[in-house]
Amino acid sequence: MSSSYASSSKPKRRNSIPDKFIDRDQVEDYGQMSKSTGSVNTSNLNYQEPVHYDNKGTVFSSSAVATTTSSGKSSSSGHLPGQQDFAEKCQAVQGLLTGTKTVLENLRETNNARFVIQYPFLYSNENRKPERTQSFSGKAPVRRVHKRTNSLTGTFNLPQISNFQLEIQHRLLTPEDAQESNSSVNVLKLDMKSAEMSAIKKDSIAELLNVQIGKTLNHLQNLSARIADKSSKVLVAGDLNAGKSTFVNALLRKGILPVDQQPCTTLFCEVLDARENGGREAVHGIKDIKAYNVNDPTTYTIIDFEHLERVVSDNTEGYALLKIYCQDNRLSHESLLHNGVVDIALIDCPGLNSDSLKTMAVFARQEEIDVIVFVVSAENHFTLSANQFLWNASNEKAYLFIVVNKFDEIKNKEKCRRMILEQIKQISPRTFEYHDDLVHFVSSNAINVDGNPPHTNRIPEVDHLEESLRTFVLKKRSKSKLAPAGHYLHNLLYDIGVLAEFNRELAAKEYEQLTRELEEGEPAFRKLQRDGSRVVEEAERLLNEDCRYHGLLYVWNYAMELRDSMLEKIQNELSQCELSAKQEVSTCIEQIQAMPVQNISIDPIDAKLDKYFTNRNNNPIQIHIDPSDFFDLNLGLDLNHRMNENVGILGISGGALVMFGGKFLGYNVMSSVLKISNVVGFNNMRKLALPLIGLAGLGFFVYVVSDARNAVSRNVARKVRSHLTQSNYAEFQAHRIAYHGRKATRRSINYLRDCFRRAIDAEEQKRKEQREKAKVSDESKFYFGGVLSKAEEMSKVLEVLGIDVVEDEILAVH
Ligand SMILES: Nc1nc2c(ncn2[C@@H]2O[C@H](COP(=O)(O)OP(=O)(O)OP(=O)(O)O)[C@@H](O)[C@H]2O)c(=O)[nH]1
Repeated sequence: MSSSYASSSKPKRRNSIPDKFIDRDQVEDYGQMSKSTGSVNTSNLNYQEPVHYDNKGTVFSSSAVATTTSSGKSSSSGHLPGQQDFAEKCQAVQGLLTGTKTVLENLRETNNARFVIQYPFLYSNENRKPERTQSFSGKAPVRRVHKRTNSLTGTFNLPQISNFQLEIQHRLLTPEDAQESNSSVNVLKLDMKSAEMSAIKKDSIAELLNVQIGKTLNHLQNLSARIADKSSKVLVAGDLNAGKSTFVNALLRKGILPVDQQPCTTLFCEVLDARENGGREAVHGIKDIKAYNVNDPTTYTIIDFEHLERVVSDNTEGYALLKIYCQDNRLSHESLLHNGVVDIALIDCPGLNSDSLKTMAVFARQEEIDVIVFVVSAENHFTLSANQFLWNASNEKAYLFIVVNKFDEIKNKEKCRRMILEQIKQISPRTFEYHDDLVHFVSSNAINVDGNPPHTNRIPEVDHLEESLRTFVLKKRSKSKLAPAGHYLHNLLYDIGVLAEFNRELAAKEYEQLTRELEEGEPAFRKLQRDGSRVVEEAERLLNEDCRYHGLLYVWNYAMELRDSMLEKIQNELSQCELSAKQEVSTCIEQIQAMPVQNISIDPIDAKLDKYFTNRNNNPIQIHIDPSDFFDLNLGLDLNHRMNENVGILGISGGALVMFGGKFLGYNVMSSVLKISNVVGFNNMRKLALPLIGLAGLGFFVYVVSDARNAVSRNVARKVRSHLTQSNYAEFQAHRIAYHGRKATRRSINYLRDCFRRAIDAEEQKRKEQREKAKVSDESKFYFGGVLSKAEEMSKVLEVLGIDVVEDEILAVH
């Protein structure tokens, strides 16, 4: 498997911007416009508009980018010298930081609520153990390195993953592999160690990404705060008595710091604009530098200006630092302390000696020290301490600003210049390379510190020094404040681009797959719906037409002998009827369950017919034998009565016929009733009439005694018949059996209907989820496309700003 992602290069610096990223005409345009306008329209770099989902794929307002590239012309290379340029870049970078934050926050939200963002780990899809793609095979893991080039027009290459072939479920590496190999993402790189190696699932990745985004947002906040901080510190260091304090006074055009022929500065003196102290000039003696707060008088001691010289030279109070707030009424283009862009603080250091060397080195390394100005006496050149300090400092700061002071004392100035430059070349080659701007030969005490010198008295060397120093501070500040943000943004935007591109591809694939599945599943779903209706209808038909059971009450021709045997026979007949009905119902249910149904599984259920057909007769017959049952004196009157009873039974059974209706019960119940009528009525009547006629002549007594057995039989039979008639026994039992038969069958049909309903509901739910997922995938596809565009555009702006350039480039331009 190959991947264009794998074959694409990691971000290159300033040498090859993919065309899809940068409109080269526009980049050129920036340059042309910068020459004409000389300014960056930072109002057009507003990236604070929220990112929104939009079904149509309009993911975020592109006005920022559009206006930036069309009307908001920036400086072409970002190398406009001066304060304006720096201020504009600060604003622009702040805009980019804010825009990137918005994108990240939105990504996190998307990750949580919409589309689980995945990481572009690369590996083979074919083997269980992930392997490198061809492009990576046999090579060490590719790490992104900030490769610097001379070109200012390049940006990074986003990997092209349009041909990505990985399946979603196979796209994650094990944490180990991911650690060592190809995660393309650096700033947003996940801490894979914290994830359970075997359980690295999509959700785990998503959680890790959230954590990483949180960290990144914090860092963006810090970078933003750092850029917002307008202060910058210039450390003025040098040998004892080299003229550092004189030089600082000269820059301020004020004789604030004490100057002496003897070494006099014993502590660090930081000179700041009085505006930082509410516009009041003051000296604050500080013992605990970290605790110092200009608004909290308990953190410092106010020192009178008249005592400043004593404190600076003696420092008996043991101050670590003096903060000297100084009013500078000059215009911003003349003043260093307040120059309109950066509030520069000048820190006058004690002269170097072996004791102070370490302290000085620590101080110089501080992050807020943007520039080191090293004052060296032209008379003494560089001492051993100076050499050592500069050596360390040049490692730290790369470039140094060197003031060769007391040049007025030198007779052979050229020779001195040559010798000192030679020394500088040894100590800091890069400073030497730009010595025109970084090394200045002046006489600080020639500058009038009692007020602004008249224009006629201006000293060209000092003017040049001040201009160079201001520019150097601003450039260095650009480097120290903006470059970290530039670096970070550059990498971060690359990462966002990678994630967006990768996930856009995934979303597109998921959308395609889900849409295809939905389309493919449509016919089967329709068939399932049709089957459901058809099978239930068929089952209903079976219930109504084919489920039958036989008649009732075959018992009367046996019930004539004795009550118990009659009742037993009746019960047996009833049981037979139930059994027969049960078998019919069972057959019917089997037919229902055996109906051919595709695509759904219907587990046969226990019809529980015993429950419906066994011992359900809760209306037992109870006949009591009385002494009068042995006598039957109404023989002659009995015939009509019996016939009436039979008719009554028929009528009752007719009620049952109407009640159950149709073919289902009508015939069988009626035939049962007729049988009952025949047995109990006409047959028994004939059977009993013959003995009665034969015995008539023997006399009433003989008749009564001899007829007792038959009378018992007749009376018991009459009682049984009467009971059955009065209790609607036949109708009740017919109704009961029919009711339970239908109930058992209905239960099977309901089960069948439930099976279909569940299957259809499940399928419907599945398809609904698929549709929703497809919708999210479709939106995500556009969303990530939008994120990618935005990352690209912001990278382009970042590139055009040119803040992420090395000092070589800064100084070369200058
Ligand atoms: N001729 C001449 N003398 C200078 C120049 N700059 C300073 N001085 C003198 O050099 C002496 C020392 O000057 P400072 O400014 O106190 O020197 P420093 O480096 O601050 O001294 P410490 O802080 O004590 O190390 C003073 O007498 C100044 O007048 C200059 O350009 N030319």
